[in-house]
Amino acid sequence: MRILSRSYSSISKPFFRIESPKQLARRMASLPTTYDGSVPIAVIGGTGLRELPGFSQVASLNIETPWGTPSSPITILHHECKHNGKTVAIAFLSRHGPHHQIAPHEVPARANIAALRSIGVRSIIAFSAVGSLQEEIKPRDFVIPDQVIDRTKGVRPWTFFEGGVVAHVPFGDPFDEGIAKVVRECGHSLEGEGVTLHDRGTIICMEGPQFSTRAESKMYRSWGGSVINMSVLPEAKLAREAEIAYQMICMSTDYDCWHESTADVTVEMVMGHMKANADNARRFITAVLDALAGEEHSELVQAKHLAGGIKFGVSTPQTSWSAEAKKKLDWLFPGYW
Ligand SMILES: CSC[C@H]1O[C@H](OP(=O)(O)O)[C@H](O)[C@@H]1O
Ligand SMILES: Nc1ncnc2[nH]cnc12
Repeated sequence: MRILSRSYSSISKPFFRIESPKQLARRMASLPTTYDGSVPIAVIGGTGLRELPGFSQVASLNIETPWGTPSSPITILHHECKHNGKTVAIAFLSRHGPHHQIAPHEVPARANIAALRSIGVRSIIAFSAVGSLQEEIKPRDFVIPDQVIDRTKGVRPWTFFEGGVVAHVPFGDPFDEGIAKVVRECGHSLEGEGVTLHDRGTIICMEGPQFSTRAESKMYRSWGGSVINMSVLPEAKLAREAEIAYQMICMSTDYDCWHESTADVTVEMVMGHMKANADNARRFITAVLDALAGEEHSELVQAKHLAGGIKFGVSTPQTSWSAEAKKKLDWLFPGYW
């Protein structure tokens, strides 16, 4: 499959520029803007993970979607799988932009998920720096969440299905258990080498960008929350609508503000732990990519278990779809309708 940088509207919008124009031009010019091949796996990097070090960058794709421009160009990385020597292509997208210039409530999650799907991505490993709501989840521990509590405030666009087409997808299990199983096995294989892993947990997604009050933090603990961030939603919901298998890997960076004997969370604290644990995060992600690249996981990575499911979630008869909604959904699901 030949992936070209894609445009939705005929008016070409300027590409996101926060790097100095010179730096950006140098970096962009050095990478092709097209990629020949299939890219089923993506990593979304969050706070402290704006690039994936140790992988060779082979392309940088500028994709425009009906829902706007993604947070960053999609970098295509080549990774030689440790188990079979096969080279696999991975897509990488930086959630907060190349310079962490996009606040949690401004992340263009629909554009991010749509752009990834459009280049063939069917599995996403999303990385997040989180506050811990439980004593036993210490700073720098990893958590593979299996549940979410939504504390966003309805200011983030959270569905692809609106403006004339209604759909409802199941979200009882917000993460992909198949991918989670592989991720947990990889995490455990690194235990004793600096990685401590908690197999499950409930993640509270708050609106931010301000951190929680102490009363809120204690309330989230009373609800059974394990960790807290500002970014798992609507990312996970949109991935589900787009038939993409999605799992978040959380790295704890603080005890939020409920803990009586540690200081309240600050950005400095979050960044300090992210930096100090960067090598473990990189080794963890590398192990997961190695495992997912194996032949035995090819159906899982292609999310065959989700393919076509959205057709059963749509409530609006096709004859009643608005032309604009159909155009957008045709872009996201070519050939479905
Ligand atoms: C800088 S602390 C708050 C910030 O960190 C987390 O980011 P991400 O999930 O993208 O790693 C959290 O969700 C907030 O956006
Ligand atoms: N305490 C916290 N609250 C929300 N998001 C976070 N990301 C890292 N620490 C956090």
